Amino acid sequence: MGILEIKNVNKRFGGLQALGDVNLSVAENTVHAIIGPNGAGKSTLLNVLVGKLIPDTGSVMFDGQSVLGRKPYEINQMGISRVFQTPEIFGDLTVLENMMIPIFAKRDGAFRMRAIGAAASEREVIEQAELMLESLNLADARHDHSAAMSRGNKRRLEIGMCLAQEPRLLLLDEPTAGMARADTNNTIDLLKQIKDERDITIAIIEHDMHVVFSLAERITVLAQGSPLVEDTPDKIKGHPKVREAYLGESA
Ligand SMILES: Nc1ncnc2c1ncn2[C@@H]1O[C@H](COP(=O)(O)OP(=O)(O)OP(=O)(O)O)[C@@H](O)[C@H]1O
Repeated sequence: MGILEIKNVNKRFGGLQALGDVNLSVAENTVHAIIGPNGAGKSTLLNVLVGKLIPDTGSVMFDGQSVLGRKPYEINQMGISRVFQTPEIFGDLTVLENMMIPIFAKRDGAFRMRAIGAAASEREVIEQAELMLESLNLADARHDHSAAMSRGNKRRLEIGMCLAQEPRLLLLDEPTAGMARADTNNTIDLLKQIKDERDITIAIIEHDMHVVFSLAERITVLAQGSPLVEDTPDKIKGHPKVREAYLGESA
């Protein structure tokens, strides 16, 4: 039984079947990649997992509890945290202030933008945020405006902001999209470090096969809304059905 169990999930948009009978089990403390050509249904599936979309049929269980019908913040409180394709940080705030937001939210059970102004007195929160920035190698940038950071560092900060919520399942939506190779490799190293340092399950949607094969222990290939194959990276690499789905090669 995986920490995440997706059973018979279907989702239609009008006449289009975006997800068709998706069955997927993600084992605890593994990195599971979901890959597939454009339009395969990857983002739709992720949106179902975080409560942004409700499937027409099927079930999604996280650690034995249904996520369906819950609001995104409730799913977040269950221990699922998502990193978006475009970094979701507050450009007007410093790196440290950004990092304090999820720590406040975790402590107070609410997102309180105004709390930032009173943050000087919140020694404990600042200390936690600084520790997190150190582990992310962002300590030197803590007083910089986050808008000025490189794309790689923005992503690093955003991943850290998710981790501050202490999720058990981290969902990554193309975490290296638009990055230069050096930033991509730094992000791979960061995710490996995170995986080594904590009990966490990672589900990643990614187009860059270098990232997928560097990180994933299991890979599910989605094509036209349904899982085509699920296997280890070695088996997936030369799989004729996968080549066919991506390249239109005949099997
Ligand atoms: N809100 C929506 N309304 C109508 N159709 C949608 C909606 N969201 C997605 N679709 C369609 O559902 C299908 C699956 O889209 P989805 O974005 O999940 O694919 P994807 O695998 O994430 O693709 P990509 O790799 O390009 O991001 C596509 O045909 C898309 O056009």
